[in-house]
Formats: sequence, C-alpha cells, structure tokens
Amino acid sequence: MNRSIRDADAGSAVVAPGRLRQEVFDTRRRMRIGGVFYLFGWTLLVAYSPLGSVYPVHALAVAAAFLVLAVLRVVVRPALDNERAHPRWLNLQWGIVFATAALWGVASGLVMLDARFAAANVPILLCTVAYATACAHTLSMRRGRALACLTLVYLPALCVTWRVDAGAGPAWALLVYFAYLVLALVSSHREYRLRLDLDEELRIQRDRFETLSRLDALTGLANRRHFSEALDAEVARAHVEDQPLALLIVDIDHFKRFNDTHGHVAGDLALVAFAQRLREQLGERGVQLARVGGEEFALLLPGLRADAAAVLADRFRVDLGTSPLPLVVGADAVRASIGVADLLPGEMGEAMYLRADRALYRAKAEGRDRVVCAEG
Ligand SMILES: Nc1nc2c(ncn2[C@@H]2O[C@H](COP(=O)(O)OP(=O)(O)OP(=O)(O)O)[C@@H](O)[C@H]2O)c(=O)[nH]1
Repeated sequence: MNRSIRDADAGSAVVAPGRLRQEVFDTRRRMRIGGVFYLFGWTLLVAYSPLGSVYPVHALAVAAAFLVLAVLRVVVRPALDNERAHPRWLNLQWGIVFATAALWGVASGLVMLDARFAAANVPILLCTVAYATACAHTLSMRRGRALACLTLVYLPALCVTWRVDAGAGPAWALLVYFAYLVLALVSSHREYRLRLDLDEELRIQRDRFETLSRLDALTGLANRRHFSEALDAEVARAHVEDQPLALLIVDIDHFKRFNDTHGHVAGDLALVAFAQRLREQLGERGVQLARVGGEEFALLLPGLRADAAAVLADRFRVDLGTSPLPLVVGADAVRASIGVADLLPGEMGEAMYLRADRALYRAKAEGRDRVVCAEG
C-alpha cells in the first residue's frame, strides 16, 4: 500500500484510484485558500517599509503575481469523478504552490538584502516562519514536494539572515526551527499515509461486505436482494429500449422429501449441483441468475419472449431427467417445475415476478416437472 504514494511522489500514476481520489480531495481542501496569506504578507512588508515608494512597479507586480496565484488555487478545480485527470490536476496544483513559495522566497530574500528596507525584516521573518510551518503541516500529502516548498519559502530568508546578522544568533534559531519543520513534515506525512491506508482498508472491507450481502453463501449465485434490484433495472431497460424480457422461476420438486430421505447435507449438495447446472445451461443466456428462495431460482432472459424462454426452460427440465445431477448414491433424479413470464407493456418488475410465480404455482398444481407460461 505504501508503495503507491512513493510511486506517486516519483511521478508515476500507479496509485489505487480510491487513494488518489482521497489525495485530490485533501489537496484541494488544504491548498485552496493558502495563496491569500502570501498576498497578505507581501502587503504587510510593503506597508511597513519604503519598498512601495522606492520600487512601486516591482512591488505592485509581485502583489499582482501573488493575487493571480491565489486566485488560480481557488478556480482550478479537480474533476473528482474523472480519475484519469487527477495526476494532471495534482501536478498543476503543486506547480501553483511551488510558484507561490518560490516568489515569496526570492522576493523576500531580495528585500532583506537591501538595507533600506530593514523595517520589513521582522514581518518577513514572521511570515516566512508561518508559511514554512503551514507547509510542514498542511502539505504532508507528498513529502518530497512539501519539502521543496518548505525550502523555497525558508531558505532565502535563512541565508540572508546568516549573511547580514553579525551575531548569527537569529540565523541559528532559524536553522534549528528549519530542522524541526523537516522532522514535523516527515512525521505528518507518515500519519497522512497511515490514514490513507486505514481509509483504503475500510473501503475494501465495505466493498467486500457489499458483495457478500448480495451473494447466496451456499451456491455462490446472486441472492434475492440483488435479483430484485437487477429485475427492476432490466425491466426499466427493456421498456426504454422497447426490447422483450423473459423471466424464469425454477423450483425443485419435492425437495422436502429429498431432504427427509437423504438428509440436509445431501440436500445442500443437491442445491449446489442444481445451481451449477443452471449456470452451465442457462447462465450464458441470462443476465441474472439468482437463488431467490430455499429451492427456488430465478433467471432473467433479455431479448426473449415467453415462448422462446419456455423452449430453453423445457430443454433444461428435460436434461435433468436424461442427465441426472451427480448426487448421493440412490437419490432419485432431481426434477423441477418452471414458471415463465415475459414483460408486458408498461409492467413493473414486481408484477412480472408475480405472474411468473403464479405460472410456477400452476406447474406445481398440474403435477410438477413441467414448464408453464404466465397468462398475459
Ligand atoms: N438442504 C437444504 N434444504 C433447504 C434449504 N432451504 C430450504 N430447504 C428445504 O426445502 C424444502 C422446501 O419444501 P417445500 O416448500 O415444501 O417444497 P417442496 O418439498 O420442494 O415441494 P414442492 O415445491 O411443492 O414440489 C424444505 O424442506 C426446506 O427445509 C437449504 O438451504 N438446504
């Protein structure tokens, strides 16, 4: 898991989509308003030194650049649903942040070098320390990039302080604080990665539970809950595309007797073998094969009318007799009754299911081991 962030830092796109999406979300949230503070800091040092009157055009140009960069941070939005655009957006956003940090570092360093603007030194140092601290704590999504930002903001002021201050005390203090910031960045990056790992683990668990909640544990087919949703979706699609849709409900005959005679375990194995036979013979034709009850299965057949679906169903039924399921020695061949319905104009999935179920009921009532089509 950790590899993905390292890869991302190296510019590779090998990052799990969920993680990348989260990183984009965090980057947006953490970087959005940061540019405004640089503009504020620059305004402060222009206001507290003669910089504005000595170099009015330069001072204004730098302020305009900070303003543009601050606005860009806000207006360049990520398309959260377009995962392929995420790496590009991240690079762009980091580019804006690098430009802001470099502009602050160079501009503030040059101002500090000029003795005429000494009054600006204290605001510059305070702002520099504040921005660097923010870099270390809020840009921890990418360690390397955040370190580069931190250095761009901090290093010019540190170097100039070292040069102009005879006692070097403030420079040492700045250096020690820089070391602290690097350590803080490393630690907050580790915590960030840990959080991503936990989030991803939770996402995987949630997806696993979601899948399990839609599966029948015994046969591995979809369960009734999943089938009901698929039925509604297929019915809606069939209506929109004006295509036929058939539904089979397949029920094993006298399964209680089978259980009573051969035991529940043999019954379970029979259900598994029955599901397997359905899968092999009808699974390819149907979009959705599910176990919807104890010994009851359902299958949707898009593009088929009831008569064509009944032909398939009867072939399956006859095959159960001619090629019995491989079951416990001595067990009679498992037989099944099948109800068939096709979609009527404007009909809802529930109503279609009810008609197929009634057809199945008739098949049972008429003696079992047969296919009956629903009345329209
Ligand atoms: N072994 C096993 N039996 C199950 C399972 N689920 C349901 N059954 C059994 O399936 C039987 C269904 O009985 P009935 O509803 O009377 O149906 P039937 O005996 O097949 O009779 P008809 O459907 O009318 O032909 C019951 O005995 C249930 O205990 C299961 O997961 N495993």
